[in-house]
Amino acid sequence: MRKRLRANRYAMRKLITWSALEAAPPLVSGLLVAAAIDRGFLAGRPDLGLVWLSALAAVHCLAAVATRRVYPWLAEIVEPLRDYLVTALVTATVRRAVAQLEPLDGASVAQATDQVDSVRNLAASVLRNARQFLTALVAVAGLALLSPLIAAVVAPMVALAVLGFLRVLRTLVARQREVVLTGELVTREAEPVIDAIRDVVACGAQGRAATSVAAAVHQNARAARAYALTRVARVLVLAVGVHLPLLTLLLLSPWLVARGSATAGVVAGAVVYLAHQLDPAMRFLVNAGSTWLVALGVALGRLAEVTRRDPVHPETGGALPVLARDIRVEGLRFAYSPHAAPVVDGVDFTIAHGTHLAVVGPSGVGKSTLADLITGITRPQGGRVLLGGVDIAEVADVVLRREIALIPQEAYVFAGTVRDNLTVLNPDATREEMELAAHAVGATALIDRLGGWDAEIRPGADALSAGERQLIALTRVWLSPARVVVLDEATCHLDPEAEARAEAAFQRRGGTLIVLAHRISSAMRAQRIMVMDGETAVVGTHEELLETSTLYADLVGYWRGATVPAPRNESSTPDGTAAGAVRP
Ligand SMILES: Nc1ncnc2c1ncn2[C@@H]1O[C@H](COP(=O)(O)OP(=O)(O)OP(=O)(O)O)[C@@H](O)[C@H]1O
Repeated sequence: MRKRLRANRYAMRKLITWSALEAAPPLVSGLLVAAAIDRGFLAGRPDLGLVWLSALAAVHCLAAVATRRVYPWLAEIVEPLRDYLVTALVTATVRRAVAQLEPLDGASVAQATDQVDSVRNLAASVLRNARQFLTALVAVAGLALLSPLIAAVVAPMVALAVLGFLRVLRTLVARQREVVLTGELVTREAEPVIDAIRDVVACGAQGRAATSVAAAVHQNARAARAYALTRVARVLVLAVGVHLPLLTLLLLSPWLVARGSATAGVVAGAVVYLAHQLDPAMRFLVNAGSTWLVALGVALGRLAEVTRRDPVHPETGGALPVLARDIRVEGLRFAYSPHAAPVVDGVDFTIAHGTHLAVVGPSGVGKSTLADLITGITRPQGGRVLLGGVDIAEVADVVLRREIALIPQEAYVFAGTVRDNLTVLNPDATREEMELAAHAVGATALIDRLGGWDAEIRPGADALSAGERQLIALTRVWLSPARVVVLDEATCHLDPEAEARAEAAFQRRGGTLIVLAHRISSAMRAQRIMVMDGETAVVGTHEELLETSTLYADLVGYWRGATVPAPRNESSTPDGTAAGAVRP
């Protein structure tokens, strides 16, 4: 802002000049009143008294002319400032969206441009009333010209009040900032809950959602209370800077007049300076000034933060690469508690974009945990997961959810129509796309049985079987824009034939497919297989792993005990096994 004001130096100079002229009456008002009383009315020359008062009126007229000239220059300064801030804000937001680090959020941009308008109005108010600062100084200077003795008594009190005000101002800024930040926190916590209210109710997570929003609301309330308490300190500033000097003057005036240190006119002039000049100036400073200055400081600070954030990612030079979204896992480490043994400890591997990978390993070895880490649902305590070269910890959640979809073992559906359930990850999906998705994963018969796209799904576990819920979830994700799909035993309630059809559908769909396999047929359909043994993760083809991994050979032996494996990529061949987790 300072740079913008400096760029408009000519308008600033004009504004200062006219504001200074506007502030002229305070300097002479007390002197003119004192002269009118002492040299006019009390000296038996009322005509002269009226001349002095006419001079005072003329000075005020001059100030009025100056006031009229102030406004055009004010507009000359604040309107370009507003344009500059809006441009900077929208540019930064669009660049971040183009870089895909954040979604293009129209509501946030609108909210931020509202803030810009507040900044424009606040800046105009502060600049417009900056003369009040001058008025306070000029009133004390005028008082010094009128009576150095009274000025010497009053000035320390005013100085003390101003210093106290500046001290309070700093605390006010900090506390107001806290109010703004906690207000934003409330929006951040409440927005996703409101957006996903149907899911929240479906999962019975109302209590948890309410707790997280309530915590933010309480934080905001605490910050607002602290801010209000600090504002009370302003009363003290006014008492010391305005009321105490006036009271002191009134108490001292009989003594000053009696010993000849001041005349009645001088006392009246001093009252004019204190009551009519200093009082409104200090009130402005302390009341409006503190509110405007604090709000301006905080709003500008926030806008600077919003526009300063660098939208260019250092590793990608801008956007996430659109095609090469390899997943790279580096030194990943995760434990469920600080004292528990890590479930994933220093794992490294790369999954090339477009790979169909099966993950196998004994039950409890950490397959689901790894899936949660890869999808960013769980944050690691060490190492990182890169998607297309970008650490997913740096990618906005909403972008990550669009890029990566995970279907857990216990798929969920929510109360609403079939269409609502299928299009939640792709609200723009057409009827044809839904039909394609349902046909691909084998959900057409289920949807027909339910009554079509507009059929209502009742809430409650009895509405659909676990396998049917999985079919709905599979169709939903097939229809989504996600380029990485993770199936965490997401087909375990389907019969082998249906499972094969669903997996084949995801293979044909393109992108990266990671299947946490619970049947050998699942593993054998994949291009690559990762075997987790609790310490390492070995990746290879079925044939390679049979030769190099004892654990994999054991697992295959266990599976083969009850199954005839399906040949790779022949998705329609059933394997005849019962559903269940991988067991050693
Ligand atoms: N929320 C949790 N809190 C504490 N420990 C957990 C939690 N979730 C999983 N674990 C533990 O972490 C380990 C790995 O669990 P995980 O579910 O990732 O294994 P898995 O290989 O997917 O098992 P399965 O094949 O049986 O699903 C297990 O010992 C499990 O008990």
